[in-house]
Amino acid sequence: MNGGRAMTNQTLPGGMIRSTAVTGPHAGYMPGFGNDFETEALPGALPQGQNSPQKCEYGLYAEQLSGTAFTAPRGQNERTWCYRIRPSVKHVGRFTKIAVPYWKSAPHIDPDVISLGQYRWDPVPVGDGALTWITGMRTMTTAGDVNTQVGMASHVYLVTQSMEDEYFFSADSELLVVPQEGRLRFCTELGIIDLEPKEIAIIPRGLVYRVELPDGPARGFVCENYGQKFDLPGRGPIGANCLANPRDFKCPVAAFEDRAARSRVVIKWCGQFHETFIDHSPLDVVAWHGNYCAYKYDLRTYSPVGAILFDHPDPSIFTVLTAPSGQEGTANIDFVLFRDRWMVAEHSFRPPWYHKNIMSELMGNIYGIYDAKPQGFVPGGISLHNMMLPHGPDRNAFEHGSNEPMVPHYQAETMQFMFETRFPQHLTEFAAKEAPLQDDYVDCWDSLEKKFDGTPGIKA
Ligand SMILES: O=C(O)Cc1cc(O)ccc1O
Ligand SMILES: [Fe+2]
Repeated sequence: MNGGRAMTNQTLPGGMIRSTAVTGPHAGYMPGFGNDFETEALPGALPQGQNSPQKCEYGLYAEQLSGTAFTAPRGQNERTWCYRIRPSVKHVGRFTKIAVPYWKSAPHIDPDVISLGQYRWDPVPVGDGALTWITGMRTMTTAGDVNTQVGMASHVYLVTQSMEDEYFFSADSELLVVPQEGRLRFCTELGIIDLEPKEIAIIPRGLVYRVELPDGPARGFVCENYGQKFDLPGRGPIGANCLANPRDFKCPVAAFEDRAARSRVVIKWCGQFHETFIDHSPLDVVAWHGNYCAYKYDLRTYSPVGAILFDHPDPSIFTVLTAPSGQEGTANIDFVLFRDRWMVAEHSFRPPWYHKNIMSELMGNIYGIYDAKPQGFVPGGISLHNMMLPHGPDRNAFEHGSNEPMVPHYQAETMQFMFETRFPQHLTEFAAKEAPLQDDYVDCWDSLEKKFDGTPGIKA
């Protein structure tokens, strides 16, 4: 298949070929965030000292994948050089529009749906129908506009089937993938990412991949970012360490397929889906170098910084990744993590406070109990507190937070996240009518009583 050269390489379960040099505790990945990586699956496949040799080793084609404008400032400029069996023009043909009815893009405002409100859903069941990464994507909310490259969509994915001789890329968006149940394998042009709950992956705009299920069905959440790429937040006075540390981000080493098979490539472009057929696998990048790549991150390596004396800081202190919007300090999307941690604040109400926020907050529960909502927000569940809509602890959480002893408490076995965007989020018809919406969610604040009686003093 590879002129005998693959003999020195590993052939992986999905059929991809990787260098045997890939060993050790983090086999298959290179550490760092936004590094200028280089990797080759065959020795000498990567040109040294230049990007476009007159002829590439092994008869490979050189091709650049640009994730930012050519002229983006140096600190933001991202591109990767790929050395591949065929150029990408051979991985597409004529396009035919197809229907992927549950995957929606902004602007998508359904006149029959009210998005104004506080909403919560039980986990969307995976079911036993045949669903792939493409057909199993269920859009919950959309925000902004995919055509002007602002905003986002939130989805739940339900996957029961591996993609076989089928590939996908989104020209519209970068995908942030948050597994909640089951493992996923992303076989991408740049290598393989194995992903499980408590990890996240970022799949950049334009990268071709196939999603496989290594064991059983899988469910999780996706934030589809139409805007500027996710980046690490500035730490300000926190300094050079903590929160998400760059070395804990892992980017895959090169792996490729040289496989002849009738294959379907599905492309998401300006909110619409198209298919094209080719006669080989497009995952044929033998070597690459650059800083535009897919990566994963283990949420258990996130080092939270918080209140060590009193009060409850803004949740931005827990930002893992932020996608800027162009307006300073106002994210297109913040990805925020509420993980297990010590609660030590003295003479303070420790759970989240009551609040109204110009940003809109979509939360998902990966596992465990969320302190503001001890009941009802279950693992796999979702809540939405839209732009300027009041929310906060339910009655039980309020009473607990108001009366708990002010001793150090370890909030154990818990992990939730938030996709927080500057744009209002609009519910899809699926979210409003098909998904298991909790009609009684807003009642969770009903029993909060009036304690004020006009007389001074602390009330029970
Ligand atoms: O609404 C929520 O539960 C998310 C949240 C958590 C927090 O600690 C402070 C503010 C906030 O919006
Ligand atoms: Fe909130």
